[in-house]
Amino acid sequence: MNDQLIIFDTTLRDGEQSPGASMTRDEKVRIAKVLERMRVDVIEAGFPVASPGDFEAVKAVAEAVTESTVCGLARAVEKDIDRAAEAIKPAKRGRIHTFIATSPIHMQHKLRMTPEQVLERAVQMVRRARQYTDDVEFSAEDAVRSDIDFLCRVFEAAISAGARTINVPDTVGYSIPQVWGERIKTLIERVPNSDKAIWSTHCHNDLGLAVANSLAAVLNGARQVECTINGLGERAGNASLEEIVMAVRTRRDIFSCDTRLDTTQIVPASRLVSNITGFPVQPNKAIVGANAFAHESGIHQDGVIKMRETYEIMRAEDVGWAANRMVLGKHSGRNAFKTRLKELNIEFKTEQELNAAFERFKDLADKKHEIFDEDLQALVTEADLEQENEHFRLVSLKVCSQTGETPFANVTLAVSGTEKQAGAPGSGPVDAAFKAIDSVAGSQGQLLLYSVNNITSGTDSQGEVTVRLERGGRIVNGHGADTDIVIASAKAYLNALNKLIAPAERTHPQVGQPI
Ligand SMILES: CC(=O)SCCNC(=O)CCNC(=O)[C@H](O)C(C)(C)COP(=O)(O)OP(=O)(O)OC[C@H]1O[C@@H](n2cnc3c(N)ncnc32)[C@H](O)[C@@H]1OP(=O)(O)O
Ligand SMILES: CC(C)C(=O)C(=O)O
Ligand SMILES: [Mg+2]
Repeated sequence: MNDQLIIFDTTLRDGEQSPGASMTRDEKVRIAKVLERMRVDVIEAGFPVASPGDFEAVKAVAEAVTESTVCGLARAVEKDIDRAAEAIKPAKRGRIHTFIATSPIHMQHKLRMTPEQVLERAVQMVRRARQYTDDVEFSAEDAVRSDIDFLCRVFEAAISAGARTINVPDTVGYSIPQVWGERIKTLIERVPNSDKAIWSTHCHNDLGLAVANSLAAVLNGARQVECTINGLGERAGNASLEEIVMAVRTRRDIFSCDTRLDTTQIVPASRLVSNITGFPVQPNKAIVGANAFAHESGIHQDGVIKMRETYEIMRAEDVGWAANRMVLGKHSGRNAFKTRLKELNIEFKTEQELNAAFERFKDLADKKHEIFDEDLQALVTEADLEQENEHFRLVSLKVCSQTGETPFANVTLAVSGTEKQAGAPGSGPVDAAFKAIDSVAGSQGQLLLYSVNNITSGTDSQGEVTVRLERGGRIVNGHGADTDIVIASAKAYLNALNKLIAPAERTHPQVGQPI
């Protein structure tokens, strides 16, 4: 039987370190539930000492998830370990992940510690973490630029102190596959008690090699891979979960291990992370990009019609793309709607929520011929957004835009239930709509990002808009979808404004302040 490859997902921690990708507690719980359904082994839910908001988020994930291990990150610092322990306490299976840098440049210039001090601190903090849980992971940050002899000493000491997982990170994405594989092999061979721990790898994508390096590590004995949905993460991102999992599964002839994952959850997870963070998935992204299983050229189409395997090494439905993607329209009934949602693993808590979603589906089907899975996902995200504390709600929007004329928008908003109206000109229809909203809401938020993506192809597609606003150091993302992109933009803007005025539960991981 093949070894198990443990999948450690860090979308909610390292993924969140991606500038602009910070998530609220509830968003983290929603993603964690999908990861759990996917049978991800370990979910790193955050960095509890970073802020009260992140502490609460890790705790909420620990309460909500029962099947996966829930992990909190901690520096090799007592208060970090204690805080992480407190946050993961409700978890059925909880892990503390503590780390300290071992490279000369990090030890000398960042930590201002000698190698002996670093080694001693690592041991002390692994021991401290073990007082709270048997499941302790230790990482040597910047292992890629660390001296191999020193690294061996630190890892041996960490295992003796009780670390069950030893993680070897390429923190700065500097390695290349052959070298990274060799490094893992050398460490496993040279660390005397290496058989007492699971060896793990954590690769960044600065040279676009995070997945290749992770796979090289697996081929050389690593049995845990740290990765994120859509490759989200610090700078150029982390190794992408979907690519690693599908590479190992598709090339069983090469890898002597496999994961426990239900890969059909991959596409729903990818869409959810993209929706929540506002980071679109590029169409040609492996596995989860819109074109990943699309064939345009005649010779390929001919081959696929004759025998799918001529041009497809994986089945689209195995990663969560629907086999038949064009089923619903305005003549579809509640049963078909419900069945398709079930296939997409979208659940409603109450019959009332389902009915509301069905109504929105019918409204959309009136505007758009075919309703694709992506439309359904957006529809459900919209419902979630509506459930969030809505101080401002869009009642109506009228925009006049004509060649040679200045666009003008009239908006009616319900502000805590009371309707208010305003009109404003703008440089374009979206600008006019935002200005009209501003004159009712008086937002004073600064627009950091505005992006529109079509959810599916065709001019009748829904536009999905992400708006990022900043006010007083607080950054929020708003989302909206509609077949009319000006209305989608207004919805996204209002969603961001509602979040700006909500209590500060969102955290900025890099400054550790509630924002
Ligand atoms: C490679 C990675 O991804 S590491 C994780 C990166 N993620 C984050 O940093 C997000 C969360 N971070 C935060 O919220 C904050 O940085 C906090 C709460 C952890 C610390 O905040 P502050 O106390 O204000 O410290 P600040 O961020 O300015 O500097 C980091 C301090 O931690 C020290 N430090 C960094 N890593 C470690 C470590 N692994 N173990 C022990 N100390 C460490 C630094 O040397 C520095 O110490 P100094 O203040 O004595 O010089
Ligand atoms: C905390 C560690 C594992 C990390 O994220 C890195 O080194 O990149
Ligand atoms: Mg990292």
